[in-house]
Amino acid sequence: MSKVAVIGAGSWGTALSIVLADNGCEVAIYARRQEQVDEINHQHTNHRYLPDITLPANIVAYPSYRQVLEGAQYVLIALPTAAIRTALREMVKELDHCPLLIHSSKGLEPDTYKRVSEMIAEEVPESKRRGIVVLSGPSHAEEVSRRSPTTVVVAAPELKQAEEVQDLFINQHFRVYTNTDMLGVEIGGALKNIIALGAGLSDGLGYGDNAKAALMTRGLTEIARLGVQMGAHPLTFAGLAGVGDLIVTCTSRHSRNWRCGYAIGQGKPLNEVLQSMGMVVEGVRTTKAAYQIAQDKKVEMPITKELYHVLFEGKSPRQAVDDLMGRGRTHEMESRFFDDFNRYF
Ligand SMILES: NC(=O)c1ccc[n+]([C@@H]2O[C@H](COP(=O)([O-])OP(=O)(O)OC[C@H]3O[C@@H](n4cnc5c(N)ncnc54)[C@H](O)[C@@H]3O)[C@@H](O)[C@H]2O)c1
Ligand SMILES: O=P(O)(O)OC[C@H](O)CO
Repeated sequence: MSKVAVIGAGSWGTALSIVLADNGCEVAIYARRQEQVDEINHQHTNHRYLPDITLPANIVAYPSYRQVLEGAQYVLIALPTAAIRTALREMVKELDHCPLLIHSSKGLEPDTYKRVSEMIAEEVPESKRRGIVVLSGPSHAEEVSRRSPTTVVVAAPELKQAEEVQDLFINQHFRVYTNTDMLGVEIGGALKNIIALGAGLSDGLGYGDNAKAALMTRGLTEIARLGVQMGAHPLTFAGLAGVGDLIVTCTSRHSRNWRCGYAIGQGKPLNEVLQSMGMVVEGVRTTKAAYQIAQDKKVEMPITKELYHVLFEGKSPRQAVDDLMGRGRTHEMESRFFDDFNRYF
């Protein structure tokens, strides 16, 4: 029986713990607050994050990294991206062996704009990690915890390690695919949150399905444009971590990013919205990061740019939509994309 240490007792860490527990793993989950540890261990619930869900008894919570990590063959990181580097620094002090590290967070580090796997590679010495794998795709914790059919993708530069994680998670309700394009999977997962904010904002303004379909389609184009420029495989964005996650996040009532965008579209100030959510909304910081990366790399990302102006410079959302609609004429198919496709095929 494998032991998995799960770092992060929020919605996603808990939902993935249920998948692992269903698969017979011993799951040790790290929670910072003693009352949450007690709730998980004695009531078998995590009410704040997954109301009405009963947790399997083989999920045990601990308030210390040492206890969680002891003997774990796998460490699953399910934290808000902004908390990961600090958490890794604490965790690594207590790590005395060499597990496979899996992360499932969808964002870029504030200020450095690094991917999560890059942070892990910097903070966890090679002697303390067997490899790094990302798990991503269209998957809301609320549905995974109810064992509703879900598909995800796990990616690692070494296919064998992705397959090992596929074996760990796959079951009748949770179908896992593999990919070796870790960069593309991380970029797709992080940047779809920007477009989901935009889709929520459009709905909040009262625009219709045409507007949302436009945002999703052209949003995917700009995600792929940046991703390919950074070195991703173009077809990754046609997969679960690309269009798949974009669909679920832009259309689901569960999405925190969509809900945040919706409230802003309805005229609520960003700070007020974030405070009232009580859960992480990765797309806000990721908008800033992607905007800066696009500027540095001279990649055109019009939706991201307008959203950046709305979120951080007080631009009116309606004006942002008008400016997007009034852009110069362009061809749908970019010759640059054809060049990139030719490089791969
Ligand atoms: N919720 C989902 O449906 C879902 C699905 C796929 C991916 N994700 C991604 O998973 C990541 C985590 O999201 P979530 O939904 O679980 O967030 P959440 O807000 O539900 O929970 C975050 C948890 O992290 C804990 N935490 C914060 N800082 C910490 C620190 N320094 N050390 C230890 N614990 C800390 C919080 O106490 C909380 O328990 C995000 O990147 C998100 O995009 C979420
Ligand atoms: O609720 P969101 O918007 O953070 O999205 C959660 C997942 O990333 C959906 O796949």
